[in-house]
Order: sequence, then C-alpha cells, then structure tokens
Amino acid sequence: MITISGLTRTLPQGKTVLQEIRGQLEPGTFVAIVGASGSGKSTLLRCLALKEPWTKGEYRFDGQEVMKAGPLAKLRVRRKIAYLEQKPLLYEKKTALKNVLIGAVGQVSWIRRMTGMVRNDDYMDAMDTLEAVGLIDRAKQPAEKLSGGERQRVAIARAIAHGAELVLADEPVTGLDPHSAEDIMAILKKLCKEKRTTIVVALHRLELAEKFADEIWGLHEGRIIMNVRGRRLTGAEKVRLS
Ligand SMILES: Nc1ncnc2c1ncn2[C@@H]1O[C@H](COP(=O)(O)OP(=O)(O)OP(=O)(O)O)[C@@H](O)[C@H]1O
Repeated sequence: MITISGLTRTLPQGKTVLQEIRGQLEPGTFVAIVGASGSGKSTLLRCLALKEPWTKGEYRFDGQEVMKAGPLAKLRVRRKIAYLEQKPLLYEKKTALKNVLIGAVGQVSWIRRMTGMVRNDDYMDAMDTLEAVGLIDRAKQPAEKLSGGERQRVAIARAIAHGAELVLADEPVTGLDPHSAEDIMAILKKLCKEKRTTIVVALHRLELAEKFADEIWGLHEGRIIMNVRGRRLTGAEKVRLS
C-alpha cells in the first residue's frame, strides 16, 4: 500500500508544479492520471518513481516513509518501482528475452546487468512473462526489429519479471494506433489484476482512462481536482480537466 499526503514539488527556479498531492494506491489498483498538457502528470509520475525529489510531504511505501529513508532503504523502494517511458529504452541489439532478463537500470544490480548472469528460474519467469504480454513468438527478435507496441510490451514484461509492485507508465500508448493502444492498456490491466501490481498511467486520451482505470485522478495546474472511480466522465468533469 502506498500513501501520499501533502506532496509538493517546487522546481529549483521557484515554480511549484505539484501542490498538496494526496491519495492512496492499493495493490491491484489501476489508476489513470489525466489532465491538460502542463497540468503536472509527468512530474507526478517522475516524483512517485523517485526520479525527481519532492519538496515536502509524506510518501509512505509499504509502511516505509520514503522521504526520510536512508540511501539503502531508498534503493530497496526503488527496486519495487518500474517506470515505463513513452518510448522504452531497450538494448537494441539484444533479444526481447534478453532485455527482460537483464532488467532495467535501477531494477536489478549493476553486476547482473553488466554480466548478464541469469538463473534457470529467471529464464522461465522471463518466458512466462513474455507469454503473458503476447510476445512469446518474438522472444528471440532483437529489440531494434520490434514495433512500438511490441517494445512497450517488452518494457512491461521486464517490469513484471523483476517483481515491480508499482508500475508508473508515462503516456505508454503515445504514437500507437488505436488497436495497439487498447492492447497495451488491456495487458497492463490484466497484469494489475493477476499480479496485484499497482499501476499508475498518465494518459492524454480520456476514453482509455474511462475504459480501463479503476480510479481516475484529474490534475489541473498541479492540484488533484478530481478522484473518481473509473467510469464515463460527465461533460462538466471533462471541461474542468481541459
Ligand atoms: N525541469 C523543468 N523545468 C521547467 N519547467 C518544468 C520542468 N518540469 C516540469 N516543468 C513545468 O511543470 C509543469 C508540469 O509539467 P509536466 O510535464 O509534468 O506536465 P504534463 O501534464 O505531463 O504535460 P504533458 O501532457 O504536455 O506531457 C509545466 O508547466 C512544465 O512546464
């Protein structure tokens, strides 16, 4: 369980881009963050991923107060978090399988990434995860030969195979055709429910949030102005978010 309260992010230049963010993220919940361009969606995800510092507030991850934690405790929390970029950074010459096995920077130890050491169990897990994201037949393809949607699936498989408890995805469907976008959202939703992973996705496309999210958090100028169960938003709600 993740609890955030009073979280604020002020940039070094003095601009406050997130204010008094509060909420709870329960295991197995799929949350969509929506809001106009510049409302703070990406910053919120980066701060939750500990890629950017919070200025003040409380961030509790499985009982651990992250902002007061020492470097080792922070590292342990980081390993439970996977951050999916719009355009996933993969090892281009390595296969989809190898990309899943090696893991992302920050997810597994650097020794493991440098040496590529894997155990038999890891191999089986990676294959199972590739199957879960519908990529088993592409496992031996180098990343550079994969489509945008397939690359995003490798990134999702990588996050899940390394035991992420919290997956933060910043516009993971940008640049994908509507069919592939729905596929990615469906895969995230399936993993969320089957593995009890907490998934937070920043989305421009409200219809995807409405269709897949358990909760929709609406941001406006750095504040959460809406926190509703996943459902069709009313016209008035959409206007507030624009
Ligand atoms: N490093 C930075 N330097 C200056 N301004 C920044 C920086 N990071 C974020 N901002 C500002 O913070 C605000 C929130 O930006 P953010 O990228 O989080 O919004 P967003 O909702 O994700 O936008 P978009 O939908 O366009 O990606 C914007 O006004 C942006 O200009």
